Amino acid sequence: MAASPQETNPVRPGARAPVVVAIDGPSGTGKSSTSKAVAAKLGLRYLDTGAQYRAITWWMLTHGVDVNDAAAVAEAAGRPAIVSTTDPAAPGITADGEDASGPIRTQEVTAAVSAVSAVPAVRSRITELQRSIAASAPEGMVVEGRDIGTTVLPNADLKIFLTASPEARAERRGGELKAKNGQADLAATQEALLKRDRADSSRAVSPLLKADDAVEVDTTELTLEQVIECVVTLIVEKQRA
Ligand SMILES: Nc1ncnc2c1ncn2[C@@H]1O[C@H](COP(=O)(O)OP(=O)(O)OP(=O)(O)O)[C@@H](O)[C@H]1O
Ligand SMILES: Nc1ccn([C@H]2C[C@H](O)[C@@H](COP(=O)(O)O)O2)c(=O)n1
Repeated sequence: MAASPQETNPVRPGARAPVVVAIDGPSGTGKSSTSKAVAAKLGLRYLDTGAQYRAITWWMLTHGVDVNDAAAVAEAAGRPAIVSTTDPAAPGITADGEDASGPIRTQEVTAAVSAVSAVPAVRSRITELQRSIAASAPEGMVVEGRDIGTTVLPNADLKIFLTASPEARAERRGGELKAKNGQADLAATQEALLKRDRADSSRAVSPLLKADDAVEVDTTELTLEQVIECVVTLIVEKQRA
């Protein structure tokens, strides 16, 4: 008799089969929140690839590298050690041993990260790192970013592309800013999101793009819980197939 999907994980007998899931999409569509929750529910590891690009950007900003000078960024791309933790309950990142989890979320890093991540030497270094991390997770992993399904893990078991209207995304980010600063300018937030999307979609090397074989999920009218449930269902269906 064939083993059931719950009995096919060689690392953890009784657990589901290992699965690699790529979740891509524009800013504010819910990639991180969804990926973390889905990984935690299914016992998978979680990799936030945006955090890696943010960490290398933060390192450059704090080490005097001119982030608008592509040659200087390329020259420095191999210098910092970037280490990610992949526990969905406690994701974290260091750059040269320094905890970067807080500093990578500043406005300064957000404004610079698209320029740094467009530099081919940065992309090849971080892509290699991402592939080695994904290969080191025998229980499976949810990897989220912009080019995971198209470039980093083209053989992922399941590819999901999250979308949402610009208004919904600005509303979500605005909620975060309000909680943090007590106020938020929704029009400015939306413009900043769209500016970053334009830069990420128009770079020459592995731009933000839906893979041909990705399942698109429009989250505009869905709660976060509904999106998580939808992705969990897609993964479980894939494991059963
Ligand atoms: N379906 C949803 N409904 C309402 N709020 C949501 C939904 N999905 C995510 N959020 C909220 O929107 C905000 C942005 O979500 P998240 O950081 O997961 O997006 P992201 O796609 O990873 O963004 P970025 O690419 O900019 O890092 C968070 O505050 C999150 O709680
Ligand atoms: N796979 C990836 C992930 C991220 N980036 C770049 C482009 C984003 O604007 C930036 C920050 O990502 P976020 O934390 O907002 O998800 O990092 C990329 O080029 N490729």
